[in-house]
Amino acid sequence: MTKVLVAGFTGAMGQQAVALVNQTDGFELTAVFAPGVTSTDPSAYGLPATVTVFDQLSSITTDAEIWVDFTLPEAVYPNTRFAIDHGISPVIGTTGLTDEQVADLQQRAASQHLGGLIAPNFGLSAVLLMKFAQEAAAYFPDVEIIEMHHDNKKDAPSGTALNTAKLIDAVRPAHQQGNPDEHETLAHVRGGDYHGIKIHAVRLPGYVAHEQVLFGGAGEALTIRQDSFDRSSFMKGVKVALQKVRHLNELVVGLEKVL
Ligand SMILES: NC(=O)C1=CN([C@@H]2O[C@H](COP(=O)(O)OP(=O)(O)OC[C@H]3O[C@@H](n4cnc5c(N)ncnc54)[C@H](OP(=O)(O)O)[C@@H]3O)[C@@H](O)[C@H]2O)C=CC1
Ligand SMILES: O=C(O)C1=N[C@H](C(=O)O)C[C@H](O)C1
Repeated sequence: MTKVLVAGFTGAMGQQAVALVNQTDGFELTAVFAPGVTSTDPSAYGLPATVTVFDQLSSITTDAEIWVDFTLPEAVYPNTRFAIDHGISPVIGTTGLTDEQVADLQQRAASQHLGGLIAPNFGLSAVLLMKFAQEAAAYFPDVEIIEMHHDNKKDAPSGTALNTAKLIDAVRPAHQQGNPDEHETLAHVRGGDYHGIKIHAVRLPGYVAHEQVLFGGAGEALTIRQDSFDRSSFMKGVKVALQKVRHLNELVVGLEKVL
């Protein structure tokens, strides 16, 4: 049995991750972590007595071999660092790690000879969207991204949209996009800017997680879209990550690295 700790277990994704671990042969939930819990009695959350509930990072002592993280952008770096420093393989779904933080965590994992995975999106449709968008950007360098999420989402832009922009930026030819004399008569109306790629974030009730990448060319346009209608869409990817992460020997970014 591979023992798993779920950080952020009371959240929308954490609850799904707990259910997944409980349903997956060969894996056992050994601990959970969320700072806002009012009780550390596992039965209060419908968990068996064998599961230890933690409400502080510094108090965690565990035999977990895998750390699944669906928490908050401000918590994910200290959490992942804690996991790596304790020899626990991280499976990180939380968004918001900076490039510098990822590099630092990769170095720490390497010095521990530990594998791990950071996935901006565990949904297959989103992974494919990012791949196709990068392919298209070589031919259509004029591009904007629209991401649409539920209105409880705390971070913007989404990790997926930012990662899409980075992938596009890595391949698209350098050029001037849009009118150089453009000016906003309503602040921020043109969206966020990642190296000249505009990102627009929509937050509405009823939505879960959706992204469109719009390419424009002379007399034509290409739109690539993915929709996660339900958080179950992420669980197939998390399951693959659980099954593969202990076989990795470095901290990798992107679900496609283990598919
Ligand atoms: N990679 C992917 O495929 C996906 C990634 N995500 C990402 O996962 C993250 C969580 O999303 P979601 O579940 O919707 O968020 P929620 O707000 O529903 O849950 C957040 C969880 O994090 C916990 N938490 C808050 N602060 C800390 C902390 N300092 N240390 C540890 N845990 C903490 C909360 O506990 P408490 O209530 O006690 O504060 C809660 O359990 C986001 O970054 C989101 O973007 C979401 C969907 C898919
Ligand atoms: O907060 C969410 O819900 C999601 N977060 C991830 C992101 O920021 O990209 C993945 C997915 O979009 C759902």
